[in-house]
Amino acid sequence: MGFVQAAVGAIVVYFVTKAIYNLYFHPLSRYPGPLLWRLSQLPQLVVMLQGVLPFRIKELHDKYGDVIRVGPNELSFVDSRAWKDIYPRKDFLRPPQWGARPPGVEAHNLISAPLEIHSRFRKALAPAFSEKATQEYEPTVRKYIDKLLVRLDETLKPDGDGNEEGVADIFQWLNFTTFDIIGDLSWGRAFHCLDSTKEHPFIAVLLHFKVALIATVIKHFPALDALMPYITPASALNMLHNVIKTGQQRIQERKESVAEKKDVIAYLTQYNESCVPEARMTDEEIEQNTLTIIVAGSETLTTALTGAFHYLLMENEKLGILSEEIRSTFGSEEQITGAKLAGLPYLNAVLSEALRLCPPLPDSLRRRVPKGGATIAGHTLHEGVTVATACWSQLQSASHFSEPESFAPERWLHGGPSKTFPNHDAKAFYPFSLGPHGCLGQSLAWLEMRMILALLVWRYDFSLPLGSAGEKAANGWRAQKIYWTWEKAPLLVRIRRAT
Ligand code: HEM
Repeated sequence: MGFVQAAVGAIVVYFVTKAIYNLYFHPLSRYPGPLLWRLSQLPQLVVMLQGVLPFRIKELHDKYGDVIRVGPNELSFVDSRAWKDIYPRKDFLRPPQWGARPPGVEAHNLISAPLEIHSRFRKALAPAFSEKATQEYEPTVRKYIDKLLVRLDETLKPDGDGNEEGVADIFQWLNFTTFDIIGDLSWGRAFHCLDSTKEHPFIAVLLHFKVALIATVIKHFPALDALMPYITPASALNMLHNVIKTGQQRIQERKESVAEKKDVIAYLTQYNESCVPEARMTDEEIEQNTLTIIVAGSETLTTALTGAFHYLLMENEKLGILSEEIRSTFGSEEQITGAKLAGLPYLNAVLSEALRLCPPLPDSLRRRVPKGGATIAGHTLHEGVTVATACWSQLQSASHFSEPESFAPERWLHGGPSKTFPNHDAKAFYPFSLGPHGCLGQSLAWLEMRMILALLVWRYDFSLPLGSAGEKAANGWRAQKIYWTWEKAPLLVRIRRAT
């Protein structure tokens, strides 16, 4: 037998033995799931690259039950007890394949950091994302919403009936606004999308989730991963390094300037000056983490707000209730503040429902069971198993939420189950996750969502443009692909100044 035949034989024996082990002897062998997914991680990764993984995982939960095996060493849960069993524990880290650093970068970011570095980062960043800091950011948030309103006013033209109206892609305008806000708060300077009415070229680079997904897939195969520096196109690396370099420059300029307002850099500088040297964040760590914050704190909000518009436009009556609540609470635009909006029941219900139907992160939140093993939703598991709550499946499950596909802000008004919505499992609703790896920017997210939606609805009457384009756009939320987050289509809206 020649060398090649022997090598092929050895490979075949290896894979057959591994398949038999995975199917019959692996500690997770008793859990149900599709045959190929139990044999290999590949089917899950392929479905992920097709942009339909959360939808497919939901189908699998519907078929196989609440706890299923979606990889040889991975379990997916729709049982809501899994949230409290997994995420409050800081030793449940993201599996390394799911949290990478950009190529060539030494410093960690919050997503890639090992336990101790992650704790140090969270401690340093906590003051910058506290309730108090969020209140201090409100004038900055308002400044960009005011710019948005000016831009939307410019789209209005006389319609012949003595009114003014316009048509705009609200998805794009929301994206400009959220990026400008987070750019200003994190790098001391907006991306000037609202001023230039153009998407800043960096945004496309930062939102290249498909490329990030490919990198994640490659990370599952160590031999391929080792080749990454050689196979990544130089043009892609150059674009990324250009963004990183600009971030460095902006942070440097921001540090050297006299800040007129509080922002993330002001808080980090204050923290670094007050703590022992080992606890500080280095310059490179600040650069990497502000980049993470820019990505995490922009397009997530665009998704939630675009989603809210999708559904409100489809359900005029609910848009009417929201407008009435906002317009009857305030006497003028100037009176609208974050603190007052926090107390508006229907506004908050609309946003919760948007987070349920259009969750900015619909994919599973994977974690690795730490040393010593753990019990998740009553299942005792050994160290090293990947576990995750299947976010989309939970939010779309009729046993957690009655009429799960309906847009029903009313379900949130009772604080629990009601006659119309008997199934309402608040323990399955963590759109920001929880615990030490949960969303850092949750307070800021609520402030921005409330302010942007309320100020838009205060000033304008929105409807779908006449003709099929508008209806098609609003109907199609679920037809969009998911590459970690939704690949959002433009959403054309008809706008009139409210009378
Ligand atoms: C509606 C808007 C938002 C939603 C639904 C959301 C949701 C989430 C979720 C589910 C996670 C956990 C991800 C995981 O476990 O892998 C997360 C993490 C994170 N979010 Fe948000 N987020 C939003 C807005 C924001 C904003 C405005 C910021 C910052 C300005 C932000 C910053 C972060 C950061 C830095 C992390 C990583 C935290 C860590 O690993 O320690 N997010 N977010």
